[in-house]
This record gives sequence, C-alpha cells and structure tokens, in this order.
Amino acid sequence: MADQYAQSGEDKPSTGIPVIRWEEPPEGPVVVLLDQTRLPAEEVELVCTDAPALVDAIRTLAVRGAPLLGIAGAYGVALAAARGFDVEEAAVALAGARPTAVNLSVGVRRAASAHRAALAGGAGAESAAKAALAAARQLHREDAEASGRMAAHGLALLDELLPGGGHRILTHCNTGSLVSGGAGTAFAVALAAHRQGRLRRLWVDETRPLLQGARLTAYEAARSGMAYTLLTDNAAGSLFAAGEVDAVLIGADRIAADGSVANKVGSYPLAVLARYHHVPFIVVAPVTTVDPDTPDGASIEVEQRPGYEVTEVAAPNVPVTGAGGGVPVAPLGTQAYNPAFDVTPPELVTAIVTEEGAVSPVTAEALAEMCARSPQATID
Ligand SMILES: CSC[C@@H](O)[C@@H](O)C(=O)COP(=O)(O)O
Repeated sequence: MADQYAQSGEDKPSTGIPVIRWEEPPEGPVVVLLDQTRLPAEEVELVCTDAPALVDAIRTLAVRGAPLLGIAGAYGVALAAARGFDVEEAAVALAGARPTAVNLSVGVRRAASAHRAALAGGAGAESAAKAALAAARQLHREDAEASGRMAAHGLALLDELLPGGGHRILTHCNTGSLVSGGAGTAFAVALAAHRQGRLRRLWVDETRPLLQGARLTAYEAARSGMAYTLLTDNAAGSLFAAGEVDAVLIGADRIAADGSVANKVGSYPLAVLARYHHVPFIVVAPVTTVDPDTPDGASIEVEQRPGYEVTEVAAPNVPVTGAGGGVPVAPLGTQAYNPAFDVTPPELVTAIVTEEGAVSPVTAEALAEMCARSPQATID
C-alpha cells in the first residue's frame, strides 16, 4: 500500500486502515479514502478517480478535519494532473469545497504551485504531474511529523500547567489519526498522556449535529485503549461544575493572525465555561492552520451547513451521509441554524500549541514569531 502512514515511522494511526493513500492500479491513479461517514459501524474505503469525486468526498465529510483536508486537496491536484484534467480548474474546485479550514487551500496551493513551477521549468505533462504528487507526499509526511512534535509540546505544557498529573481532558469533535498523516493534533496530546500513564480520563463531547466525537473520537479512543467517557455537548457545563475537567484540548480549522480560533461549533461555549471555572483551554494545530492573511476572528468565513443535519438524525447503522435521508426529529419544514464552526477570541485561549512550540498568553506577535520559526512559513 503506497503512502501507508506517510512512511512516518512514528505513531501509527489508531484506525485499522490508512485514512488516505495514493494508488496506481493499471486503470489509472486513484486517491483512496477511509470513508469517515461510515464509521464506526464499518471501515469502508472510497476510491476517487478524479478531482470532482474528491470534492464530493470533502463536502459530505467522507474526508474531513483540517490537516487531512490539506493532504486530500494536494492529492486531488496530483490526481487531476496525473489523469490529464485541467489542473488549475481542479485546484479552484478543491480549494472551494469547504471554506473554513485554511489547510485545504494551503494543500491545494502547494501541489498546484509545484505543478506550475515544473511546467514553467520546461517539464512535460507527465513530469509536472509527478512534481504535484511529490508535493502532496511531502505535505503528508510533514503533517505526520508535525503530529509527533505537537504531542510532545502539548504534553510538556499540560505537565507544566497541571503538575499533579492524572489529567482529565475534555475534547470536542475529532482531532486524531483520522484527520492527519500521524496521530493528529489535540487527540495526539491526549494519546501521548495516555501512553505515559498520565491520562486519567478523556471526556469526549458527542459533537452535534454530525457526531464526530461520538462516532470518530470514541472510535479512536477505544482502539487506543484510553479511558474515555462520552457526553452530550450540553452536559459539559455540569461536568465543569463538578470539578471533573482539568483541561480542554481542541484542534482548529483556522487561526487568525490575532489568535482567534475557528473550530467545530461548540468550541466557543467550552472556552467560556473553561474561563469561568479556571480551567486551561488549549488549542493544538499545525503551523499550516495559522493564517496570517486572516487578520481576526470576524474575517473568518464560517461554513453554514444544510438544516437537515439538525432536523434529522441518522438512524442506527445508517451512515451519516450529510445528504439527508435520516430520521426527522423536528416538524417538517422546521428551519435550522447550522454553522459548522464557531470562533473563540484569543483572550479565552490559554495557549496555542503547534509543532514549533506553545504561545501563552496568545498575542499576534507571539503567534507570528512562533510561526516564523517553521519552514512551512516560507513554502508557497
Ligand atoms: C485537527 S482537526 C481540527 C478541526 O479540523 C476539527 O476540530 C474540526 O472542527 C473538524 O470539523 P469537520 O467539520 O469534521 O471537518
């Protein structure tokens, strides 16, 4: 299997099969995804033979989570090039498939720039396609490597903030090996604590409406042998009030230059709760999630998703497809407010951890200085 675990040699994903891989069967190259809409009931792969199929997989959340969206976007460009489609057109469609996670456009841009540069240097179509694929593979490897470093920095920070050990960590959405070339972002920190015997409990928010916590994080925690407990999102307040949360660890889809954090809807209320209860609220994300071109939280485009994701629930063992067809839980015709993300202002964020270290308190200057240390900062 090509690209399995991005040859990282580091943390193997807690999933049974790779979340994304490039294959070259005789019929032509394909991008193979672990279909996340089918988890945890089934581990089923989705084979994408062209960029539009990948765009569809991104929109329906078969492939999801900021870092993985970047990797998928880069492979999508490589696929368009290798199959002889219009690469620039594919790049626009892929980058526009979901608006909030900046990693998607970063990944698309990396592969498209490599393709363009190869053509400009006199390469033929085949060599230019190879250049795009090499860029995608490189991004995949870098992401796997970044996971390991984020886990180390995040665990060091946790130990500093909570010297007693025995961490009880609350997390939201899914930030593990399902969203990454490696072990993930926030989940990778919890996993590192678990492996060192320092995780007492992982509290897993179910993450309405698409249940990334219940379906995906619980799946990963179970496979990793972690002590975890699932809760409804609206039970978090009582958990804080009972003194059961030592820290909140979440990922991010886009971090603005001022340190505002866009993440799965429901993150902001956790930040407010954490502040009221004097609990650290820690954001873990690769440098590629920090977007210097987005000045502040108000400038982040928050994806609005269809109302049926709220007015219907998936029936047991019926995959959450994001395409309707679930069991209605509200009167027909009910309108729903369904933003996919919310934005937490920097003053509510205790620390932002990347592969380059941690900033706390979060200021625009400290964030920019940390990101400038990364080789990623200079890659177009
Ligand atoms: C490292 S993953 C960080 C975020 O991408 C994650 O928390 C999240 O919000 C994912 O949302 P999703 O809509 O499932 O793609």
